[in-house]
Amino acid sequence: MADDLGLNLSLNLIPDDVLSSAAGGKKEKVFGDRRSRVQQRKELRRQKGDATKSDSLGENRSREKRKHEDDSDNDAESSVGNKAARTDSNHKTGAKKGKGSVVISSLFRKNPEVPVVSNAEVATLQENVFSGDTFRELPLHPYLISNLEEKQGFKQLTEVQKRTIPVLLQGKDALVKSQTGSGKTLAYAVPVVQSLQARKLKVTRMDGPYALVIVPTREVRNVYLFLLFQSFVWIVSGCLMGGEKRKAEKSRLRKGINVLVATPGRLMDHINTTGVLSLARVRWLTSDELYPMQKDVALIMNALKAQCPDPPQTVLLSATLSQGVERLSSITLSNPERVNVSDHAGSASATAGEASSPSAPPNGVTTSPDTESFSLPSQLKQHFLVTPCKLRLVLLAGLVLWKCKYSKPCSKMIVFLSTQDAVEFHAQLFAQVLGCKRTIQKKLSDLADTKTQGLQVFKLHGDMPQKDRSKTFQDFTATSSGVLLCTDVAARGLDLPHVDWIVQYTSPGATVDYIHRVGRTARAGSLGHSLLFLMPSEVGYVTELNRYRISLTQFDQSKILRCLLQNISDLPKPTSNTSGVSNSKLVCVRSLRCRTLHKTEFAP
Ligand SMILES: Nc1ncnc2c1ncn2[C@@H]1O[C@H](COP(=O)(O)OP(=O)(O)OP(=O)(O)O)[C@@H](O)[C@H]1O
Repeated sequence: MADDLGLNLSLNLIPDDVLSSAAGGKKEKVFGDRRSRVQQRKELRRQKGDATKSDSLGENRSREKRKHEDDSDNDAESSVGNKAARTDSNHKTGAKKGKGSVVISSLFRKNPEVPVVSNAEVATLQENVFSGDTFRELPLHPYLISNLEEKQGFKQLTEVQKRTIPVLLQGKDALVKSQTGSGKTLAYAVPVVQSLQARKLKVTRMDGPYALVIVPTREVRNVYLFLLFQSFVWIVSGCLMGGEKRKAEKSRLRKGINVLVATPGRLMDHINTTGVLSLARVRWLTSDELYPMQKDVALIMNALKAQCPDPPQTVLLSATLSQGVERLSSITLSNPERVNVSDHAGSASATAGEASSPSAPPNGVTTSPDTESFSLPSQLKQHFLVTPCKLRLVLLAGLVLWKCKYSKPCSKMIVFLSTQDAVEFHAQLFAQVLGCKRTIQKKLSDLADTKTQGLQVFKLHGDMPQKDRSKTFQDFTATSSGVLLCTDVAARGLDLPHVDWIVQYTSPGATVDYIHRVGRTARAGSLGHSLLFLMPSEVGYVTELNRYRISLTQFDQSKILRCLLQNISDLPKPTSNTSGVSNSKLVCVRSLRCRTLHKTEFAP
């Protein structure tokens, strides 16, 4: 909706060929045409007997009118080939040519005022990622330790691993809260592997599942998790995911899987209908980031209760243990140990953007005692950008080009959009207009050839066939630069390596969603940036985030435009081969070009 509006408003942008002719020697011809048209109109009016009235209006009126017609004509000329532009009521205020041929596109004029957002102090919650201890300090099998240290390169335990692994090795239930990317997966996987390999009666695959790991989305099957489970070859791990072929899954279940990683829906499907899954031996149940699916978890718990003689050891993990998760824990956990890494860490003051709304506290932001506070990685630099609706698409396209194409080295970026349709639209637009067209379908091996030529565009949403989802996941994992456009399907639990930027083009619903989205970067101590797009009417969201001790700084949009100016010769041309892209979609690239070609109030 917002994008459509932006596109409609910008339809009167000036195509390049017209711009160049306007700046060159065709001015006279344009002026000549205008004069003859004015004459024709006068003639017409005279014929209608209107001449007396027209004369009586005096010289001033006609001068004013001529000026008005000048503008209209120039606009009309500017919008050649763009019929919609002529009918747009905005066309009169569209492109103005004044001193020194400075043109300001209507896209950048008549915008609502962007509210001033001043800085405030926020005491952010801080967690240490690494503990300084090594895996050797834990009572683990030497082969497991060497696998972790040598094969996977994990030299130190993270804080959450240091606190959680001993608790789980004692057989207790646990409720674990630790920031995104802090290594929670290993915190539950290591005790499971250690306990399974230590069983007196050696595990065989025909025993069926001993451990159930429930994950929110299909892509959350960390490669390193499976490598870990494969440390001991007789322990068989496998997954059940929506979108996969049931028949193949049934045959794998029949052969036997000891550690089963599954999405809740598909797991329930096998429990209820296929009849090949026995839960009688399940000893461990882990639920990672499953608060949104708490109903499914409760159903799985009931199924387990019905089949298991003893309740399994259960652990719930999340970066955002909110009151909802606490409620879930009360029905699923028995006398759980609480592991909250931020309890042991301090808080740090940070400068945050405070919206100048009447409700905002005048000095700093107060966090009410009831408010849950969340910790985010300290290496994550969080920004927000307040921009009028019609500039959003241009700025997003500019940012993507800047970070993923023109920067050295190029970045890896994830852009969160609100709907599957929005993902499809932007993926098609960016791939065809800004990037190398074949990127989405291209084989990964071929991408290296096109790396310097265009932007790599990937897409991920819940309505894609499983084959395409897996391919996107693999390709985006392997690539060193590019942009992934996605819905919230990629917001929780996904571990995509080396992501530099998280862009939230549509603001998330709840604060926890914000936390999980930005948590796809700055993982395991690495650096990362996030940018939240806000419309002027949405700046209050910054204050809301401050209440949860989340600190953001305002992003200067002129940085994006400065980068585009530097790369003006490389910007795609609207006249280039754009088959398959509708005219309205081309507006994006035209906007970029116009915006950058013509010095405006934002230009450096
Ligand atoms: N001890 C360690 N040393 C170094 N890196 C580690 C260690 N443990 C885990 N990692 C790395 O940290 C990254 C994040 O781990 P993981 O996905 O388990 O985090 P998480 O806390 O579950 O995140 P989220 O809350 O987003 O699900 C992974 O890429 C993993 O390889």
